[in-house]
Amino acid sequence: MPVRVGDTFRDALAAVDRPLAGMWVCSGSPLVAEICAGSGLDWLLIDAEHSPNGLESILAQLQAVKGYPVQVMVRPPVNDTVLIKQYLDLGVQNLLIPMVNSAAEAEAAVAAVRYPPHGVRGVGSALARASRWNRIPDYLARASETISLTVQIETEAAAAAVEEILAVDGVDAIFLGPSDLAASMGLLGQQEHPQVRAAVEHCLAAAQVAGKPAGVNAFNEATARAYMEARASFVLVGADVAMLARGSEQLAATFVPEHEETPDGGGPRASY
Ligand SMILES: O=C(O)C(=O)C[C@H](O)[C@@H](O)CO
Repeated sequence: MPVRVGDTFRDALAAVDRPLAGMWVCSGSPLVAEICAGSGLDWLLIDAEHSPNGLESILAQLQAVKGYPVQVMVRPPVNDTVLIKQYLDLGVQNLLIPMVNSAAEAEAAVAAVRYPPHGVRGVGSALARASRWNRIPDYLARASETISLTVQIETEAAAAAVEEILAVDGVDAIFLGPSDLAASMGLLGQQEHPQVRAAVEHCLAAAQVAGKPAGVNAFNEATARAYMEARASFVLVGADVAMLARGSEQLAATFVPEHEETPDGGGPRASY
């Protein structure tokens, strides 16, 4: 069963004893986000790091998916205190912070999601959707209960520091990014390389020892299942834009006689 709406991603992970399967929403379209929200997948990741999303389009997508039985996480483009404040005030409850390479960077992300004295989040609840404009009783005191924080491990440096990052209080989970991890290892585009897989599995094992959930990106079904067997608690198994790209190419291949498999003359496309 898909997880219930209303809880944080942290609560959903604790409530379900199987890996959560999710997909990227990168189109920037509320309509597409709503279609994906009703798919039966457990969770969506709305991306603003590599996708055309700003505050307004993220807000529209949050509104479009509200009411569907799906967890929604959002990835800002950078680990930035001001941007994180804006995302939280929009009503983003589950954050994925990219490129967290050290315990100090993880601590900065934790501080950004907490009000003083535990952090540095600016106070704007009267103006913010997060508190439903102060219609949520005790929002300021209870905000932390409504927010989950996942940090992304996607460089060799981060993988080397994974135990310290996992030990940071307030980091609820880690998420492995094989694309950037491969790049940082000198293996650009080789997410399936044995060294990359081994680094991912090392981090999954570290998370298990730390007692915190770990997730990973894997569009290849066999890889996704292997990571699930290696105790990944949440996996992103596809993306709206990739599905549309490959699906429309398939239509062209089926119905357009002169269709070329690689119109740009390049080699086979990377799957993710
Ligand atoms: O490094 C990674 O892997 C990610 O962070 C995911 C990427 O943003 C992208 O390659 C998704 O396919």
